[in-house]
Amino acid sequence: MLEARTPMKVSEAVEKVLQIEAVHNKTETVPLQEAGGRILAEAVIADAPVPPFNRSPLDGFAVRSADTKGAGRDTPVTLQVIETVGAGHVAEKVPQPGEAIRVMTGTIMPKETDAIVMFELTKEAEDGSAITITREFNSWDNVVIKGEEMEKGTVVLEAGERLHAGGIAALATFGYDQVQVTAKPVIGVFATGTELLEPGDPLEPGKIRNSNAPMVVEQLREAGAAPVYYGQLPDDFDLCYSRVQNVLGDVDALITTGGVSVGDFDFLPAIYEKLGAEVLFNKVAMRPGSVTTVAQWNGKPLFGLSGNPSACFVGFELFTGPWLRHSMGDKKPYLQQSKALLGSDFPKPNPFTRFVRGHITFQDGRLIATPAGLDKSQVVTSLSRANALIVLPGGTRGFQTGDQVAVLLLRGEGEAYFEEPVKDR
Ligand SMILES: Nc1nc2c(c(=O)[nH]1)N[C@H]1C(S)=C(S)[C@@H](COP(=O)(O)OP(=O)(O)OC[C@H]3O[C@@H](n4cnc5c(N)ncnc54)[C@H](O)[C@@H]3O)O[C@H]1N2
Ligand code: MOO
Ligand SMILES: [Mg+2]
Repeated sequence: MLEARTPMKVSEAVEKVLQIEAVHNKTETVPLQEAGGRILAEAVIADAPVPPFNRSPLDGFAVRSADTKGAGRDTPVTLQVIETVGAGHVAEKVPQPGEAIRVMTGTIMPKETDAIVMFELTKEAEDGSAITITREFNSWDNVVIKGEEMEKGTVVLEAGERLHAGGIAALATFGYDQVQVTAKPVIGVFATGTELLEPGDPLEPGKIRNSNAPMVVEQLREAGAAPVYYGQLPDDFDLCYSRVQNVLGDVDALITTGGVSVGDFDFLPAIYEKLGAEVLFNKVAMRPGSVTTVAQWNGKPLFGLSGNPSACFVGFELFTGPWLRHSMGDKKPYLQQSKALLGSDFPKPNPFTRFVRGHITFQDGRLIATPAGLDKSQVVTSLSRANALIVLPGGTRGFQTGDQVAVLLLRGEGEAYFEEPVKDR
């Protein structure tokens, strides 16, 4: 008689997985241009004020504001232009009263000048030797002040933040051509199942193509890990056991897909037992992925994801992804959550919490979450357009269009150009 498995609540299961401490905790230094997507292992500190000097935000003339006092339409002030300076150069001359320097956007303010007059507000002599100005300027008008954006010593980004293009720009600004990031955990992947063909193989009776391994490898990449795909294994206990045992020393965690349920050829439970791994849970109160099993061996998590593609995907997103990000020191290991309105009926009753592969759109300022297709554990194609998991509580009879639901966001692209804001007052 089969031993009954006790389902664990999803939240409890996630908590248990995150208690497995990172086994490596390594950091590495990478060139700035390879740091995108990585997690900072050090805080980024401003090594200088930004901007590092007072500068012009316009193409114009650097003037002594006192010279413009009394300037008006009927009382124009004339200034002699004594030099032209482009960004990157420092003026050689120092304007005396009645003198100005022609500067381009980004140029360091010449000595003794304290205001910029844009070209469009001046009238130039034919030969460029003088300008007239017909309004007054105050001290520091149109000047970008040294340190106005950030003072030296300010923490720009903290350890644990993921680097995106904007963070790369900040690193470059503060002279980080190399950056300390947390190492990518090395995660081994096996797909199990005698029925599996590789994607390039023609179909044969009783066989299907292995979609889980390429999917999981991509999920690992997207989460920032270093996947190592070890290939597919037939449902053969001795072979599976020895292959799994062989690679455990080389990885920070191992993912297997398939073979975790109660079938005659589902060998993962027996493999965990023979390895002496501690099983944290082997049944979760969720659909799909109720059979998701996580064990721990020498401090390394062994993720026994379901063979059913949708269950495999969801198991990864709920357990493996957060553990990975957490173990890389990411301060935000979980999927972004929101509330949305259901875009179509979902009549299926739910014994367990259900994670429906869905598609998120914005309509009239509201987030609409629509199931992406056939919602069965065996289904693979509905994953291809899913950008969210719609979370439906268990113990319910089904849901209707317009019901408010929780969603976990998988990605953030939109399908329409943003709406130009309309002035309403
Ligand atoms: N008597 C019971 N049977 C089943 C139960 C149960 O509680 N009692 N649970 C069902 C649920 S729920 C799920 S989910 C599956 C989980 O099965 P396994 O994780 O053991 O996975 P397999 O049996 O190896 O395969 C299941 C299914 O997925 C296909 N598969 C496997 N690997 C891949 C792959 N790499 N790419 C694409 N598809 C794959 C496989 O051919 C099977 O069709 O168990 C239920 N049974
Ligand atoms: O674990 Mo199964 O995916 O619940 O369908
Ligand atoms: Mg099975």
